Amino acid sequence: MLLSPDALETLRGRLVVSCQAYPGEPMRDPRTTAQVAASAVIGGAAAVRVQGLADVQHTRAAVEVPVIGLWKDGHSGVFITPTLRHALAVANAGSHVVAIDGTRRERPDGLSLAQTVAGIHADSHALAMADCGSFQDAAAAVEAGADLIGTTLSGYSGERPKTPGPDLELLAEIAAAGFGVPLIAEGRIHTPAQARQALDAGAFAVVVGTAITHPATITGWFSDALK
Ligand SMILES: CC(=O)N[C@H](C=O)[C@@H](O)[C@H](O)[C@H](O)COP(=O)(O)O
Repeated sequence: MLLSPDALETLRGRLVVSCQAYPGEPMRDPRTTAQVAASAVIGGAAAVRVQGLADVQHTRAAVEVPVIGLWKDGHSGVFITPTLRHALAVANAGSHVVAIDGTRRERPDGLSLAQTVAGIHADSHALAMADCGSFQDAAAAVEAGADLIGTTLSGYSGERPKTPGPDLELLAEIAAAGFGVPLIAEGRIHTPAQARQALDAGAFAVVVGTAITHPATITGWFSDALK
């Protein structure tokens, strides 16, 4: 195992930075992703999250911290590392943790979440992070054997409203259930104060993406404020 469950302790109470550029964007280059990730580590990121096989490979070579990898295939439905094939490719690219769709929706390969997690554990050295969209997803993901659960898909899977900021209500609800699996706050955390609130709501660690690593969006926030 590249990262033992005990080594996950290094992430407790810490910031994880998601470094992603989207298809067609100027920064959509694995070398750029790796440079952004290395910059985030200088700023205090305890781990990084990157999308795409080449991005995982380049980032692994550029940082010493754990890499959470994923492979987005498509834009709707189950698109975050949707199948076991995608997951094993992400693991083999060097990810310490593979982030997969952790919802209760049907997966394109027909496997259950439990079968997908078991497949990751059987055929790779990676841990599995389930990107969930609701409390029910989180409970099912724990049951399925996920090593970490995230609120990544809250507001995107149809079960929860898309709150302007983080879904603190969902975080608190999952934290209160005491599932015994690290709970990662992810999604629409746009300020340091919100990151703090996410930890206070019971998150084990906090993932911030857009607000740190997506200049086009950040620029839009400032530009809009001047209109
Ligand atoms: C829903 C979805 O596709 N989420 C993706 C998952 O990897 C990314 O696009 C997000 O940037 C990431 O989750 C971090 O969230 P935020 O960028 O809001 O801090």
